[in-house]
Formats: sequence, structure tokens, C-alpha cells
Amino acid sequence: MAYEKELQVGIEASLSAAKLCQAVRGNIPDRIEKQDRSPVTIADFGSQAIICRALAEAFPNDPVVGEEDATALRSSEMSEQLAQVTEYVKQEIPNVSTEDVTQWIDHGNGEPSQRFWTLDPIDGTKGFLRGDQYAIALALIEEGEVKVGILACPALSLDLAPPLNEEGLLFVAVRGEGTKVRSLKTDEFTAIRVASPDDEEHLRFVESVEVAHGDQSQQSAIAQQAGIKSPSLRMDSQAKYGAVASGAAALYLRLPSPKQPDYRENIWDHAAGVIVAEEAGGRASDMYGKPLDFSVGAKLFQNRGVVVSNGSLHEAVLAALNK
Ligand SMILES: Nc1ncnc2c1ncn2[C@@H]1O[C@H](COP(=O)(O)O)[C@@H](OP(=O)(O)O)[C@H]1O
Ligand SMILES: [Mg+2]
Repeated sequence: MAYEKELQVGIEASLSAAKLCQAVRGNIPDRIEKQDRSPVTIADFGSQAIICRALAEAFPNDPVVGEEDATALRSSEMSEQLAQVTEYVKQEIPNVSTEDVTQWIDHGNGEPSQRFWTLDPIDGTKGFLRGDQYAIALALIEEGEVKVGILACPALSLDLAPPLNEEGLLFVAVRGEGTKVRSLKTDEFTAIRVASPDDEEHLRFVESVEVAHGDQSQQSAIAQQAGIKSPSLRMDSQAKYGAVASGAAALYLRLPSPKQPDYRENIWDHAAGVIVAEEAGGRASDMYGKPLDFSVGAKLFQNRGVVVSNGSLHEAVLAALNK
């Protein structure tokens, strides 16, 4: 088995971060607004602190390209939130100081390089705040290729066989070795595969809950042209990749919003999910069929939109998009 230490460290840190998120969610925190007006919470900061600390200790030479930074948290207006984050992190790592927490968060401000990690400490922060889906998404990228993906979805359960029907799932993939899933509560993994072409029941598609994060009318039209008759399943975060990887849905569509035609996707919003879907037998590309290029920085500058399928549906979707 390849990447054994990476998996062990990544899984352990992601489980610890998931526990912190679940603890914070028992008492949904205030929404803090970032400069770009997107929301962040004390759980986003705590999750990034825990995972970056573990990566810094185990792999001191690996940069981490994470979503959050601690600049705002260090300001005097946010001292109360910093104290709250530290209290939650203490439940996972005893004896930490506020300085430790901000330093660990800022360890996640590395630059992409030949080998690096990318982290979304909470993907789907809007879902997290709403009480819906969210994910903790961690991936290792080498030479522009995602090699390891760890995707924790603490609120996800799917209408499939155990363990997928349990609430709280952890998806793990290593390049060339397949995708497996376990419940957050037990440590036994099960291999998963995408939906087969003749699986009519799961011939459906997933898309974001957030209307602004895509083009829902176009997504419905394309899904229909590819032969999907049922309405979409709306879900926040990379939990959608988990749904495709495990065969609960055959397609995930994310087409650029007409209101933000120049939007470029962040690598941390896709890296872990892409390998989880691909290693389960699926296919991921942009809306023109180009593979997602993780070698050009913190965003997918070379790609527009994202299409993830069970493989067999992919060409029909690209043909519909091409029209
Ligand atoms: N205009 C836009 N188009 C596509 N994605 C967007 C977007 N604005 C924000 N996002 C991203 O959508 C992610 C959530 O994904 P989804 O819509 O599938 O739930 C957000 O991640 P965060 O929640 O980590 O900030 C954010 O990075
Ligand atoms: Mg996030």
C-alpha cells in the first residue's frame, strides 16, 4: 500500500477536525464575514488548526494550501472568537495557546509546489451554518496529480447499503488503489464503486444547494439531455463527490454561474472529491472535457465548470454541453 503514513496522519487529523465541527455545531456559531463576503466560522478555523498541526509535525517539508488564514482572527475585534476557537481545539489537543492556534492556521498559507497538501477545513460553510451538509476535505498533490484524498462528511448518510446509510461518512482514496468508505463511528472500511450504467434507480444528478454557485437551469437541461429524468438532489460541499463515488447518484454538475462568468474554482473545493470519484470508477473533467488541472496554482485557472460522472454517462453529458 502506498502513502501509508500520509493516510494515517490525514485520517486521524480529519477525524479530530470532524469532532470539533460536530461539537461546534451543537451550538451553531455566529457567521463571520471574510473580505470577499463569504462566511467563515470558529469551526473552519479550528479544523484548519488541527489538521495543519498534524501535517506540520509529520511532514514538515510539505506546504499546505488551505482556505483560511488567521490575520483577521489576530485582530483585537476578534479576540473573543480566537478564545472560542482555542477552547474547542483544546478538547482535541490539550494545553494549546491562542498563539499555537493562529500559528497552525497560518501553516495552511503555503504555496503549491512539486508536492503539497490542499485543505478545505469546512467545505460548504453555508451548509454547515444551515444545519445541512459540509465536508472536511484534505488532498495530497504531487506533480499536479492528486495522489491521496480524505473526505469527511459528518452529516452525510446515503440511501444505500451499510455503512453508507449511517450518518457521518469518511471517504478515502489513494491513486491506483481504489476508494473506500467507513462510518465516522467505526474503523472498518468498505470498497465503493460508482453506479453501473444499468442502475436506473440511481440515474440522477447532484448539484449545489446554493443557486449562486452554479447555473441550475442549465444543469437541469444538460442532465435531461443526458437521459436523466428525475430532479436533482441538492447537497452542499464535496459530499456530492461522495454521492457519485458510492453510486447514490450518477452525475454531479457544476456549471459557471451566469452572474459570475469569470469565477475560477479553488483547488481545495475539488481535489479530495475528484480522487474519491475517480478511484471509485468515475470520471471528472471540466465542462469541455478537459481534465481538472491541479498544477497551476490555488485555483483551477485552466478549467471552466466541473462535470463528475460514473464514467458511462460522461460522453453524453459532454456532447450535450458541446451543443
Ligand atoms: N460563484 C461561485 N461558483 C462556484 N463556487 C463557488 C462560488 N462562490 C463560492 N463558491 C464555492 O462553493 C463552495 C461550496 O460548494 P457547494 O456550492 O458545492 O456547496 C464554497 O466553499 P466553502 O464553503 O469552503 O467556502 C466556495 O468556495
Ligand atoms: Mg471552506
